[in-house]
Amino acid sequence: MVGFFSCFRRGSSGASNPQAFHFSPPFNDPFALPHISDRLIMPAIESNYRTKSGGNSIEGSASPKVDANDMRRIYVHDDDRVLVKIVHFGHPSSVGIEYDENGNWQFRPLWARRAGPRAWIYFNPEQVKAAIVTCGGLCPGLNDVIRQVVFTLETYGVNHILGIQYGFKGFVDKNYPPIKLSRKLVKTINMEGGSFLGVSRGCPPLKDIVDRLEEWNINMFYVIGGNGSHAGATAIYEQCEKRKMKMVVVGIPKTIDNDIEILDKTFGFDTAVEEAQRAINAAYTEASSAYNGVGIVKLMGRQSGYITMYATIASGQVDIVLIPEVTFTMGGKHGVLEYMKQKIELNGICVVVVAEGAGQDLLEGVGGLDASGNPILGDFGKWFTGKVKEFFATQKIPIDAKYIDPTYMIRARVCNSGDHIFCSILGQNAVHGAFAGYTNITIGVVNTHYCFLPIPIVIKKPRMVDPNSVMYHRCVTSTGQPDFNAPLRVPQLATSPAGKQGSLQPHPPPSRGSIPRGRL
Ligand SMILES: Nc1ncnc2c1ncn2[C@@H]1O[C@H](COP(=O)(O)OP(=O)(O)O)[C@@H](O)[C@H]1O
Ligand SMILES: O=P(O)(O)OC[C@H]1O[C@](O)(COP(=O)(O)O)[C@@H](O)[C@@H]1O
Ligand SMILES: [Mg+2]
Repeated sequence: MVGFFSCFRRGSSGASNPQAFHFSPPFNDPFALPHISDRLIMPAIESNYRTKSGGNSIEGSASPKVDANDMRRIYVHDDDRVLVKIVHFGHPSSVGIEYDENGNWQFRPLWARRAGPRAWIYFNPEQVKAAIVTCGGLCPGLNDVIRQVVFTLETYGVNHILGIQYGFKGFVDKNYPPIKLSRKLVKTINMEGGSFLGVSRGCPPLKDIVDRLEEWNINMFYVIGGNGSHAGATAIYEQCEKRKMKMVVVGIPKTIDNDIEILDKTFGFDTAVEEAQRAINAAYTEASSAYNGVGIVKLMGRQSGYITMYATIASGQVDIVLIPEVTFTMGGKHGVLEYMKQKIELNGICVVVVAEGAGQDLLEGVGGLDASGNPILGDFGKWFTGKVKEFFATQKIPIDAKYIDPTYMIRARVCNSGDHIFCSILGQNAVHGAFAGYTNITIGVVNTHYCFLPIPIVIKKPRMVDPNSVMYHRCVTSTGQPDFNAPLRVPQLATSPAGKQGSLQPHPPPSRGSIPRGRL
């Protein structure tokens, strides 16, 4: 704990004043955030962000002044930090522990900046012109985020808010001009799935987007999207910096695949898992009522098998799960098909869940890229179903196979209550981050705390399921499936120099003395 407190120093005004403690940023802080005042002279002004506890009860009326002592209950100090890695010690022989090339696990504290409203802001709300865009594929909760961004902007006193239609295309398509957004207009959009603004893939020239932002005098730009949209947001930020535009860019990560690094989870994921689990249970019901029933469900996950893994555990009725991160063989004694045969012979039923990106090495991909630059995958679900039917036919075992692809039903759903709340918090914090003057940032939950994070760090690479992780082990424990005779695609942990602490030796049995008495 000494190390923890040594990160803080006391200011000159004494220990009794909480404002007197300041965070000393670690050297080379990887989570440092660009700020609009880094390059422009932008004086901070006292925030007018108030909740209604101060007595303002009429929508649209001016916010009342609150007692300065109340401020601590509303604002988050800019020095607040959230610890990114919270396991205090991890033995290198433990599952899922990352360690250095010498096999040593080192505690390197990494801090992310805590999100929330600041007492000092860098934009006069009356001069704010905000724009919001949603890009990429659909995800439950998009409307909730749009709605809360609008609500929060209005709470600050902003009344110039534009909704860009159909993703980045809306900057150039004259048939779809921006929509003026207000609390009144978006009040009920959380009751519906999809995006009120529309989405698209593909991108007009960056210069055209930045030209429009400049022409429309936008100074806060909110991008709700996944890895691609965030890459776009960063590119736009860089162009705006070059033009010395007084504009902040704030992302809100939308990826149903939950494939963004560092974040605990992205919005819509829980809803997707819940709905995906329903599809699996339907496949189980069909298969269990059929003679030699085989249920096959394909779920989303271009590169990451998170939805598939979590929905499999949630359902509990899955015999085989196949995800992009783990290779497998179909044929042969230890292959998937032989295992399915055993299941059918033994139980008369087999339920298989596959992620969209699984087994791409086994089939001829369609090849090429979509409008956004994402690889176009071969349809593994259909290919797999065909192979299963073919195999059982050659074995002369009659089966009744049902194939379910619930992708678009899941994506179009209204989100569940947990995601409604999650989206509200993300939307509100996006606006707080923008008013605080941060730019090229995104909002996410890290170890249960909401944080402002630099976009380039979170989109460096997509997060994938680690086959060596505790969660994947839980998943295959739940299905009971064997290793289908294939090497893991994600490299195994390197063996450290023999004898060093951290070598991958099996855990020694705990000595009796180390087991706390009274707990056995
Ligand atoms: N590297 C990039 N630079 C600029 N824009 C990008 C980049 N990658 C994707 N985009 C744009 O971001 C938008 C959304 O990307 P896409 O991959 O479809 O969805 P998502 O944001 O959900 O990953 C598209 O308009 C796409 O053209
Ligand atoms: O059919 P579409 O619109 O191309 O979307 C398919 C993709 O959308 C997703 O559900 C989510 O993708 P994005 O987060 O990139 O929008 C992927 O799992 C899937 O590959
Ligand atoms: Mg993408």
